[in-house]
Amino acid sequence: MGSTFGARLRTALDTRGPLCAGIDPHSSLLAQWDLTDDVAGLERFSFTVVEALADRVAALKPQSAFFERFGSRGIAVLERTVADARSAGAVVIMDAKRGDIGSTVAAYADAYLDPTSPLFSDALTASPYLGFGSLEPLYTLAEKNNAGVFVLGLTSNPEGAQVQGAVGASGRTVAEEIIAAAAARNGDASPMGPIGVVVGGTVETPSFDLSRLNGAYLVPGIGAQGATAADVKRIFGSGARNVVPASSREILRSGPSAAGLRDAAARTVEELQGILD
Ligand SMILES: O=C(O)c1cc(=O)[nH]c(=O)n1[C@@H]1O[C@H](COP(=O)(O)O)[C@@H](O)[C@H]1O
Repeated sequence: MGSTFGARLRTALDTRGPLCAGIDPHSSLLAQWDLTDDVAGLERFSFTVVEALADRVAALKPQSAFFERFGSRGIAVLERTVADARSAGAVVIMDAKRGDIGSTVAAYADAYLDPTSPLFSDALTASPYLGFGSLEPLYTLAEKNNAGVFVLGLTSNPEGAQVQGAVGASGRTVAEEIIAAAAARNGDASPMGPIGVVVGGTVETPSFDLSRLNGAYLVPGIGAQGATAADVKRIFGSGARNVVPASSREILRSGPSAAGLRDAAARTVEELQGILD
């Protein structure tokens, strides 16, 4: 894996289109797919999504919570999901939203961003709300191992603004500070640095400039949370580069047939491409 995370993600977006499909095995989706709400159902669900989509979407984002629900056997399914998705060519973004004091974050870095770990992923979502610098061990290991980190900037949920919209001593909002810190960390890496930022597709249009990140924006909320391709354009402008729109339930509801999942993903990519080109 010689190329950087930024280079791999850029190539995946260029060749496969701008979409990250989420793997969120909600119990309601297991029921809709006629699967049991247990490890066997989880396994069938996840492997079906990987089988249908990993060879065609730019990125897959397993939501760790739905695997953790089943304890160590659920984590074993997550390990195989990540490995199979990566070998089929998808960039895997582990959605575990980790965050803690730096000395503990170092252990999360080992768990997700060290290639010898069974959960090694191309990138990890992380919460910078113990301070952007508390995640330093993730940034360091990501750089060393050509992986990436997505820090939460403006999250898609309505409660997020209470923290992320707060104005600090600098006169800038917390979210703006996070994005500025990520931009500084990315420097002038080409085609983009390893630190991405999450900006939900449901958020109000930010009043500050998003274009200076030199990293990727992960944009969840497409579909089930009401965000559309038009929202991606509203937030990032047309021609936005390095934007990774993400959709989980909207696509997953089109399963369990591989054709249904593929059609839903292809439709979403088409809508997004029409707006981002
Ligand atoms: O980091 C994320 O992916 C994330 C950040 C955010 O601000 N909002 C958000 O919905 N997510 C995740 O994106 C997925 C959204 O799923 P759907 O609403 O089903 O498309 C879930 O796994 C969320 O945990």
